[in-house]
Amino acid sequence: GKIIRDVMSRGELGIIEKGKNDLQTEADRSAQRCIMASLLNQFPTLNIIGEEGPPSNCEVPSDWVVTDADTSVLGMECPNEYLQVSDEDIVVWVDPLDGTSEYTQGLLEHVTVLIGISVKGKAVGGIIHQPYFNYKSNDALPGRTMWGLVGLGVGGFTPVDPPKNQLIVTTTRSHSDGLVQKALDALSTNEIIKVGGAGYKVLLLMEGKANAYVFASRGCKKWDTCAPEAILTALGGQLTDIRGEKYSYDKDVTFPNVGGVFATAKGEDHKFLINKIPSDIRDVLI
Ligand SMILES: Nc1ncnc2c1ncn2[C@@H]1O[C@H](COP(=O)(O)O)[C@@H](OP(=O)(O)O)[C@H]1O
Ligand SMILES: [Mg+2]
Ligand SMILES: [Mg+2]
Ligand SMILES: [Mg+2]
Repeated sequence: GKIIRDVMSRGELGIIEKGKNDLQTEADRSAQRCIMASLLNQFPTLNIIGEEGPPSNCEVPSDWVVTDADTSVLGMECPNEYLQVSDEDIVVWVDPLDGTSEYTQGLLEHVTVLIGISVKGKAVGGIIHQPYFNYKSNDALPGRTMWGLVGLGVGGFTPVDPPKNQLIVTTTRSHSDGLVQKALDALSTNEIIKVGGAGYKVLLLMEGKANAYVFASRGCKKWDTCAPEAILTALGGQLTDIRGEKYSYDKDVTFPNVGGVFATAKGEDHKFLINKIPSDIRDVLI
């Protein structure tokens, strides 16, 4: 988070266009090198897949290598289902900066860092760091880190139930198209909140701001959804494609979430909401 704030305050973003409407900045590159180097330093054989490519250059300044750990989390009891997990069963999905488009436009609250952990293809552990949380207030350090482990719970924030008797849906603000809009129209929403980043949208679901996150597009990748899915699931919500099928996060999967993203907050009827999406929309995203 500090690396991301430092790149912004230096003002040289070093923007590279990876594809249509798909930017990478020095903050994306540096944050990924920091995370990869730190994880590989402690776990040299770990399977890690990062948005900005394989860990080719892990030469990083020594103060970028994180070696400390959150002792309050480590002090908790590991759920039984993870006691026998072997290294080969684990894949870590890294999105060093989610919401790059919003970052370059100064919508800094939308930016998150996502580290997702899958075990045998299931998204079970997630960390969402929000580097600019509270950055406008003078009396607090900016940034917060939230985590979730399915079977254990969540931490780093106070969950709030979603709005009652309304349908507030969050979706993309920078990657919309006709199909994305058609799916939203089919839901007859009370309100649509357009914000950047898969991480930030799932935070809206967990902090009582929205009931569902709907994105009828192939644009999101496994690193966008692994960490958010895990935290949301640990809290009792769900994240699937727009047909209700779960994604696999094992190391051989293809990166794009070709079936779109459909996530609901704790207590929502996921299947009921999915069934409002007409089959002609669902059939495009296969
Ligand atoms: N059409 C598209 N092309 C490239 N990336 C897309 C995309 N649609 C969504 N994404 C990626 O999915 C994430 C969430 O998108 P959105 O903010 O539009 O909801 C972003 O991650 P990154 O910012 O990490 O690249 C974004 O780049
Ligand atoms: Mg990107
Ligand atoms: Mg992303
Ligand atoms: Mg990213």
